[in-house]
Amino acid sequence: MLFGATWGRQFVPSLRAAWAGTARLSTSRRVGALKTGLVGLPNVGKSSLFNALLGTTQAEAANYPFCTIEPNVGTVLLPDERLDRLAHQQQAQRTVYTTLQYVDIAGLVRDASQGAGLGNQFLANIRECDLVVHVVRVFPDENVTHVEERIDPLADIDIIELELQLADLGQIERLRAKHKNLRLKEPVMHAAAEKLHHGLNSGLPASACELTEEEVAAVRSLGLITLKPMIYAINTEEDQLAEPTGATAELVSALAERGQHGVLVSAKFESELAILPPEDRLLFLEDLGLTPSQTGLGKLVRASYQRLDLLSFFTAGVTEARAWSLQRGAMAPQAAGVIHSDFEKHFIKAEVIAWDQLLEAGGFSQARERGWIRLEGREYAVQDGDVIVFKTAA
Ligand SMILES: Nc1ncnc2c1ncn2[C@@H]1O[C@H](COP(=O)(O)OP(=O)(O)OP(=O)(O)O)[C@@H](O)[C@H]1O
Ligand SMILES: [Mg+2]
Repeated sequence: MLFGATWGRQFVPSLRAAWAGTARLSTSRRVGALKTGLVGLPNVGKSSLFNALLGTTQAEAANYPFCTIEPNVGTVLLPDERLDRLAHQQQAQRTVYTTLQYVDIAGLVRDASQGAGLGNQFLANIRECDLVVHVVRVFPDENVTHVEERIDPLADIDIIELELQLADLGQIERLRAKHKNLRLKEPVMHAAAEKLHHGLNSGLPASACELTEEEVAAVRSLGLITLKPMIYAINTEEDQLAEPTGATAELVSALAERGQHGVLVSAKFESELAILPPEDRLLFLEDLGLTPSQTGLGKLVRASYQRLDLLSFFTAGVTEARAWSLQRGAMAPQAAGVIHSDFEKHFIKAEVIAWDQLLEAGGFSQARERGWIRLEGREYAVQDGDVIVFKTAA
């Protein structure tokens, strides 16, 4: 045992791991399996990107629009070098990374809300996502059909955003039609629905409809897509990844001017790369003068994490080294609650050390001797990279 029994029950990774994975989320600060939905026009590379992220060929990716009909769902590990190093130091028997779930759906077209293409009913899969990745085609390959028969990423973005807004407007209209006396029964929801109806009808995304926090919570169950955080995945040629030029660079700056964040990916190339053995992958990248961190996938996963305003904290022992996701700004008891809801209720204290300090010290006991392990209480805001041992009452 690392710590004295007088502290009562404490987190033992091996015993708690199985529970923690299924722990129910009871506060908004808790973070379970986060879902990211891929949206975009048909044939822009959504399924290729999905395959690249998963390192599989699970989703059919081919050069014809509406290749995907049934949604593909897969789980991606968030690689974390800090965790690898902690696991090595602790000689942990296993390493458990945090995960993100990705959902790949059929392409949307202009007038999808009126039933064009495959319609927009499959957006239901995106409503339950926490983050939306909008895949935009910049790659010029003329052998790959573009449904609008031209390459114009900003115009494509406008088509998709309008369709997402119309889908949200449909949700609000259904709500208003279903609950005639919403004003009396659910005044906050009613106020939110009125603002959204007006805003979406004037061409604004739900995120620009100036909802209060309370109103956002009241309409959460509707899963409004334009209320979710969004990232653009700019699907380009592989030689544009390190230093974009031409149309790719223009799109990056146009998005930045709109205050939007774009991540460069090369979906076809990265999906081919992802299924190579790791040694070949590195050689392949070297040939192109790229490092693994310059590929789009790593950047996209990190950007997703940032956009969701998450941080990682770690638990590390002989049986398991594990990364956990937590909403930035959350306090130590809430971090304990991510592992198990009982831990939040019975939280006493947390022993905390930054991951790099623990590595520098050479282990927990050496860190303790140097006085580097801090005792933190309920008011401690957990920092990215903290290694924590929770003390909880039995
Ligand atoms: N960066 C790229 N450069 C060149 N070709 C690409 C690139 N990304 C994807 N492609 C090609 O585009 C075609 C369409 O890709 P994919 O099937 O992934 O699109 P999709 O968005 O999932 O389409 P759908 O909506 O029809 O399911 C495939 O032939 C794929 O190899
Ligand atoms: Mg597809």
